[in-house]
Amino acid sequence: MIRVAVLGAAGRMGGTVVEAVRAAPGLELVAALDSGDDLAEVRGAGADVAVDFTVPTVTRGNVAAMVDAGVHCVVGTTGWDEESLAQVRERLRDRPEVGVLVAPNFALGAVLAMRFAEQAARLFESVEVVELHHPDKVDAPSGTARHTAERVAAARHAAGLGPVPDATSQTMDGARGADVDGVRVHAVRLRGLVAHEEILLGNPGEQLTIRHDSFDRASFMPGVVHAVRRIGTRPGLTVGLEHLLDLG
Ligand SMILES: NC(=O)C1=CN([C@@H]2O[C@H](COP(=O)(O)OP(=O)(O)OC[C@H]3O[C@@H](n4cnc5c(N)ncnc54)[C@H](O)[C@@H]3O)[C@@H](O)[C@H]2O)C=CC1
Ligand SMILES: O=C(O)C1=N[C@H](C(=O)O)C[C@H](O)C1
Repeated sequence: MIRVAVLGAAGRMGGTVVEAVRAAPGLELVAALDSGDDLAEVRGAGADVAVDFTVPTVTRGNVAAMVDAGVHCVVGTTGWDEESLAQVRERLRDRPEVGVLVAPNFALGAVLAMRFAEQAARLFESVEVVELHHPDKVDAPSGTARHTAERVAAARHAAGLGPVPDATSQTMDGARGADVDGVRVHAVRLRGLVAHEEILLGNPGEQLTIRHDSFDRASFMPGVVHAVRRIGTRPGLTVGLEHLLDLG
């Protein structure tokens, strides 16, 4: 039995994870924490794995505390960058047995969409990313869109491609969206949406659109449960659910 603690348990995702863990064979929910709760309860409850769906401003501290306590982490909260990931790697040096997964998106289709975009990127002159979410989301661009743009940019660089063509001068700040490693990322916030992403790739006479839709937070749960089951056998820091999916 894998004993699971959920951090952010009163939130949209945390509450969904609590129900998913309760329903998952071989998993036992031993702690459900939210703002103001003592992280020591995680270790006190004997948790093997902590699942963090909190907020960008606290997730780093949560992961640090879990690593120090020898608790594996499955982290969905966004706001991670190379510096904060490097801090986790450094902290894990004293806890080499602990596994930490930071995944911008646990929806299997989203993971595939990012992989497809990375594969297609070197074959197109232009690429831009549009992410679309519910208006209660606290951050923009989404972690998924940022991760997608970073991987697309890396693939373009590896293929020797130069900057995407763009002769536009912005007459208003933000008109061309955020610039993530030379890839433009646009964020839409709309009541009625959950989580959606489009990657637009363009060449003369054609456009390829790769789109993923999460219509319900249930879409993230198979990936979260899979990661909880696997993280105990994957010490160190892993970034991206794809590394636990044997995609080849
Ligand atoms: N990786 C993925 O597949 C997904 C990631 N996310 C990300 O997960 C995060 C949470 O998203 P939502 O659940 O929609 O947000 P939310 O705002 O509904 O939930 C966040 C919860 O964290 C709690 N919290 C704040 N500080 C805390 C602390 N110090 N300790 C414990 N709990 C604390 C809040 O009280 C709240 O209940 C966001 O960063 C979002 O971008 C969301 C969906 C999927
Ligand atoms: O806040 C959300 O809802 C989501 N956040 C994650 C992100 O920022 O990429 C994952 C998904 O898009 C839903």
